[in-house]
Amino acid sequence: MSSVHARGTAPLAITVGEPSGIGPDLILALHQAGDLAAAPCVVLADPGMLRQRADRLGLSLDIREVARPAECLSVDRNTLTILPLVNAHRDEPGKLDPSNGAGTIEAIDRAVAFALKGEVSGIVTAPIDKKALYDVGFRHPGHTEYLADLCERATGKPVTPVMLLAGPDLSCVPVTIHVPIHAVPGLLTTELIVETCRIVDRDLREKFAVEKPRLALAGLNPHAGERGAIGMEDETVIRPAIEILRVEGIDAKGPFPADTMFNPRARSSYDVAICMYHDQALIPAKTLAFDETVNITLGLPIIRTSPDHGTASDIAGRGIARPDSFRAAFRQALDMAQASDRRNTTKKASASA
Ligand SMILES: NC(=O)C1=CN([C@@H]2O[C@H](COP(=O)(O)OP(=O)(O)OC[C@H]3O[C@@H](n4cnc5c(N)ncnc54)[C@H](O)[C@@H]3O)[C@@H](O)[C@H]2O)C=CC1
Ligand SMILES: NCC(=O)COP(=O)(O)O
Repeated sequence: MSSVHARGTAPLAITVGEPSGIGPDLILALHQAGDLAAAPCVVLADPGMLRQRADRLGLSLDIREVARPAECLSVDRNTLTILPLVNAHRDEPGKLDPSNGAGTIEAIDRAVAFALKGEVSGIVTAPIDKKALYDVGFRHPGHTEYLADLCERATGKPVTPVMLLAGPDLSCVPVTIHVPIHAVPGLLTTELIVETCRIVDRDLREKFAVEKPRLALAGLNPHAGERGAIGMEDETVIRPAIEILRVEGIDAKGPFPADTMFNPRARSSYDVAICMYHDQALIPAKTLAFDETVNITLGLPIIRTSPDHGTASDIAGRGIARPDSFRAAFRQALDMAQASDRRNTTKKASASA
């Protein structure tokens, strides 16, 4: 095998995330294990911070700094390619520091700009600490919504981001995402459910080659409202959405009582569970496969994946964070990038035929 990567698919970008969390540990773990040698990739991070974290973890580290992602194609595949941030990061595991915020956001901004220009084929994001960023003026609930905003501003086209948690035995989508539970009923509209399901249906067909995606929609209330006796949203908001989707030819069913739709028999009847709020989706996803589930943002003009877990700052810098979900996120982004390349090649071939 050549020591450098073959030219072909553009490199993947990896953003460092919250530096006091396990993001740096996971990047180093994947590098050490040889996972990052599988494909060209560039890490947007402060190289000084990563060196200090490697020292702390007792890892030896061979780094090459580059100014553009494409330069990683001439770097030995066993060397970690870093695109240095302008804003420095401190290496203080477990300790939030407001001065780190600018670098964390810079990594995301630059990765998205590279992706929109085609300089990287996709983005794998290490987790951010949302509250730490809110405290330094970040106005977006999380990555998902911020990435949509960046893409919308750059392209001038509206973007509805959809969070898909994809695991080996369950894929699910929360329709409302990072909002307080008391706000969910007010935010849950027939239009939002329909738009979310249209994006899931389209992206599953186009990006994951699922011929006719089967969507199962959860109810909002206990027992899906017990025919209106325990809450009305299931009948007045969710059922009308299902009717619209079915008229459009989308295989949408429900609303199902959420307490019984995640058992193995029920799961075999659908491809994606459409859930009404964050924990309705993420509790079953993380309970069934915390180490394998990947967070994929659908509806964006770029590829973005992330592990299912957060910053885990309680274990940062100790060498005990499990890299499995981050590894799965990296492989997922690579699969998606390669599939996208194949689709583009086929399109070009049929256009010139
Ligand atoms: N994609 C992203 O940027 C995400 C960011 N977060 C953020 O992370 C922060 C912390 O969130 P929490 O709810 O505490 O969830 P968390 O996932 O960071 O931690 C929950 C528990 O799981 C453990 N854990 C998490 N990942 C692990 C791993 N790879 N190996 C071993 N143990 C692991 C932690 O040590 C902790 O005990 C919050 O600020 C949240 O907003 C949470 C989820 C995703
Ligand atoms: N709990 C999932 C999560 O917080 C992921 O958020 P995002 O930062 O990827 O939008």
